[in-house]
Amino acid sequence: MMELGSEVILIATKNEGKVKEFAHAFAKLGKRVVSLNEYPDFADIVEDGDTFAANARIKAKAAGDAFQVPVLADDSGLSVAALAGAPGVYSARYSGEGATDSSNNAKLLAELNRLAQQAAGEALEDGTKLLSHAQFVCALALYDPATGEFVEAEGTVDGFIMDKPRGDGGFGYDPLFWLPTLNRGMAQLSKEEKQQISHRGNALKELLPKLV
Ligand SMILES: O=c1nc[nH]c2c1ncn2[C@H]1C[C@H](O)[C@@H](COP(=O)(O)OP(=O)(O)OP(=O)(O)O)O1
Ligand SMILES: [Mg+2]
Repeated sequence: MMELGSEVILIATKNEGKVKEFAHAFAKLGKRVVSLNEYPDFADIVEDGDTFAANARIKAKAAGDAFQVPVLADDSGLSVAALAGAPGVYSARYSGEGATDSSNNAKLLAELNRLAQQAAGEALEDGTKLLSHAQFVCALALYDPATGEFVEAEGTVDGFIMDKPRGDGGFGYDPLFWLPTLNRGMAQLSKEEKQQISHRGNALKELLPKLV
């Protein structure tokens, strides 16, 4: 058990999409989140772990040791079946140096199209094709520099990659991610709906009961 006494929780991320989702989740617990974007002088953390969990621990420890407060970190990504699990832990830098959400999405479609998966793809009602099964994964690590202790959790959500984007919510690969059980794309969900079913929401559901 780890205590989250403070009303402010530091999240070791520079991703504003994640910040918005954590702000929404923690507001329900009466807590405000602060991210590394509020500390521009804090150097970028090298994410060289082999797993999502390892990278989440690296980010939480780097910020926790520097700021001497408990820190939450999120390492997440997309694992595409037809690409043997890629981009996985490389999701953020999938399209190389200076990668953006849109260059990563373009690369994802190019890779899948290159595999000519669309020939076998199932079509949605408007002709949108489902190119591959995929899974979002989110590893969370909360680190307390006072004790050196980590509390960890992981969540996933299954879906399919569409050949065209749908919706303008969320961030990252959300516009290409189809949820067959909801019959909607991830970017078509509200923040609350995404939290109910997402990899990050599922990881938080596992993490929060471990805290006092
Ligand atoms: O809910 C999501 N919806 C869509 N895409 C997502 C999601 N969750 C992660 N992703 C993608 C974005 C990025 O390409 C990579 C995360 O990489 P990851 O290193 O964990 O985050 P990041 O570099 O954007 O920010 P930071 O390391 O500062 O937390 O997976
Ligand atoms: Mg990152």
